[in-house]
Amino acid sequence: MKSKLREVHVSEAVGLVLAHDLTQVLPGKYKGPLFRKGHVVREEDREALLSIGKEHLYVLEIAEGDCHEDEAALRIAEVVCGSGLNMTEPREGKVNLVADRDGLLQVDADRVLAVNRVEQAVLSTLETDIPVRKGQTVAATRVIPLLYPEESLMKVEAAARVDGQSPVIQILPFRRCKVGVVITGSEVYHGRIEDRFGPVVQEKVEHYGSTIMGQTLASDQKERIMGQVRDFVEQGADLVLVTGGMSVDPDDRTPGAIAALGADVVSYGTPMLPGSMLMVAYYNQTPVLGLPGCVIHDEYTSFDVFLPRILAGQRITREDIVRLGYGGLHSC
Ligand SMILES: Nc1nc2c(c(=O)[nH]1)N[C@H]1C(S)=C(S)[C@@H](COP(=O)(O)OP(=O)(O)OC[C@H]3O[C@@H](n4cnc5c(N)ncnc54)[C@H](O)[C@@H]3O)O[C@H]1N2
Ligand code: MOO
Repeated sequence: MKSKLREVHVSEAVGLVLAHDLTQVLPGKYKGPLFRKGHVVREEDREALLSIGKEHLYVLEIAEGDCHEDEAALRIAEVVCGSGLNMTEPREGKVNLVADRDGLLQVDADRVLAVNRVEQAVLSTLETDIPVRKGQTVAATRVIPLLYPEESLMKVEAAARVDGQSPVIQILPFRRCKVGVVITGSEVYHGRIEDRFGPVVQEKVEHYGSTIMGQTLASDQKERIMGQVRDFVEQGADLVLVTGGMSVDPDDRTPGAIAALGADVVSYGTPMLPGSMLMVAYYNQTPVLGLPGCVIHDEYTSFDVFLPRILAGQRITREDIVRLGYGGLHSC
């Protein structure tokens, strides 16, 4: 049997599926669907249908092997949905995935591509590794036709569900980290200018629910910078930020100091502007970031890319740095 539209009298419609939205207009009060496409007609719906002038209805007879658009959207949502997300009810054939916590969005881009390669399937997402807020819609699913072949849905499910891999979309919660801050620069140390870095990084760190455990001044002395980073790590810091002194002048000691600690330097430099002079390193497994001067000047730098990722527990790799270049020109 093929799926088809059939006209029936309301008295015979119980248990059948509405083929489209049925609109009610109450002047001055309401205009919108009284029953939605896909609604399964119940005995108690009869009076309401007659009250909007519907003695006959179009119902959909769905053949085996076809799937209504609402069900198809739900099945796609179910197969991609991981932790930290809720699914909405289908509306006009679309299901939204909504964050149920603040956190870092994780989307497997390759599997999003694979799902969308299946004919007339739609999986639309935000980009991976960005911070999202509770209540934010991060993805949506639908199919294009009203009736979607079961066979295509199975292809979607096979593309999305890969053994041993986490769900296509999930949200990693932010950890509550203790962050140590080492402020370099002789001009700040000697009180020639007021420190502007401390308040900027504090606001960013607290925005994600972490706290500043302490802040020290190191001037431009390599040994002092090294000692203060080491102290924070010994006191249990989850992250140490070293500000300024990241460029090419003789007084720029930060990269040399972090390297001299014996830290594993993932990268000195990133292909993102602003924030090209950032350093990412790990000292005894604790992330240590060297922050260039632009962090106090520009709203969004490479620091803003990596801070939420580190606070969500990701370890930053050389490949993560390299990937920043494509689409990474924000200002120059
Ligand atoms: N010849 C080159 N010049 C620059 C390069 C380069 O590659 N070659 N890179 C540029 C980029 S990109 C950036 S970003 C900055 C990086 O500067 P630094 O991280 O070395 O910053 P500083 O020299 O320490 O300071 C720059 C500026 O900011 C003021 N500053 C620093 N810390 C504080 C603080 N805690 N509170 C208030 N103000 C602070 C400092 O006094 C300087 O005015 O280099 C470019 N140049
Ligand atoms: O480290 Mo700089 O940010 O590219 O201005």
